Amino acid sequence: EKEHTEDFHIEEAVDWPGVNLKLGQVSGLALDTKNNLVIFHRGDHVWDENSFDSSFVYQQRGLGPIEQNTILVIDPSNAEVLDSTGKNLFYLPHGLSIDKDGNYWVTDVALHQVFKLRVHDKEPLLILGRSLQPGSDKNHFCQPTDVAVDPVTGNVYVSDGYCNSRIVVFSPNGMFIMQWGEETSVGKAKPGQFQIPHSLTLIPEFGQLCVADRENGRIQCFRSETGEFTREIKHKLFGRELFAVSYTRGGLLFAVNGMPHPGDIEPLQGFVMNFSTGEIIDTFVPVRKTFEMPHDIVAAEDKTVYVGDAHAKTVWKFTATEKMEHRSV
Ligand SMILES: O=C(N[C@@H](O)C(=O)O)c1ccccc1
Repeated sequence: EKEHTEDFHIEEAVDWPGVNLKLGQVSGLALDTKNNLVIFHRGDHVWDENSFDSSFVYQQRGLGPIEQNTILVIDPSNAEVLDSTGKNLFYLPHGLSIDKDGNYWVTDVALHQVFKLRVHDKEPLLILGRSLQPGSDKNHFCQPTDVAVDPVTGNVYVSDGYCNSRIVVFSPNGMFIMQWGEETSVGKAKPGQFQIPHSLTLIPEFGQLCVADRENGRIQCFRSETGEFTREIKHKLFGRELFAVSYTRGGLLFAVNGMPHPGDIEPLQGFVMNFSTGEIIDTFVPVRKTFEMPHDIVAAEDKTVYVGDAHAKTVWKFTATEKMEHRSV
């Protein structure tokens, strides 16, 4: 008899006008409680070789904070800007996530801080880290890259950062709970070692947290309650760098890799993986424009995927096309 196997392919939604939004360097993406796309971008600021000194102190304070609204709420169907906020607050936006109550959580690598914001509130609800002061104790981060809030415990997970190699956990009101992780030693990267923990995603159904271990070109997953290492997901197809990872209810893990070095064969692309097996189900690239530095990725339950690019200053939308594959058995 005929057996129907349903599979899907992720393709760019080429009719989505969001690819023409006028943006700065796009650093973070999230979906809000109404599945609107939220973009965190750098307006007229850029992160380049002159942005920090050798002690990771931000060098461009004189520019003042970004005057444009750095947080845009976008209609998922027609890419209309439904709301915008976040001006005069940030210097170098990086990570963005939205908790189950609709609060925005962001990191700024110049300020070395994590912020909890309600849209249009003047003052942040919570700030972690000391402004412009890099460090690695309980009160300091060093270029923190991402933040996520556990929907059950309310605990706050911070991936810290370009110049630290750890995950730090805080209570809902910002009390230090624990941290784990260490620098990658020379030779093969061991479990629990990082080289730029660059993006993180919670998998509440499995009580896990997965981290894009960027320069080790891999994803590492941990038990979110204890920090115990559970698994590494690494594929040759990733190449040298894995920039971002995002889990969506239903068991799919999405990721984007980094630019191939001269002579490398693994192209820049997006990946869809089965979370349980870690296997790659599909890969995807845009039709319009090309990936330059895909920096964050976020996916909805219906397999709508967005990728934000820090160099192309663009956000692409991708959707899944179901394909019925008929096989005789
Ligand atoms: O990786 C870098 N930046 C991106 O991740 C980003 O823009 O977030 C970077 C590294 C060295 C110098 C300048 C930029």
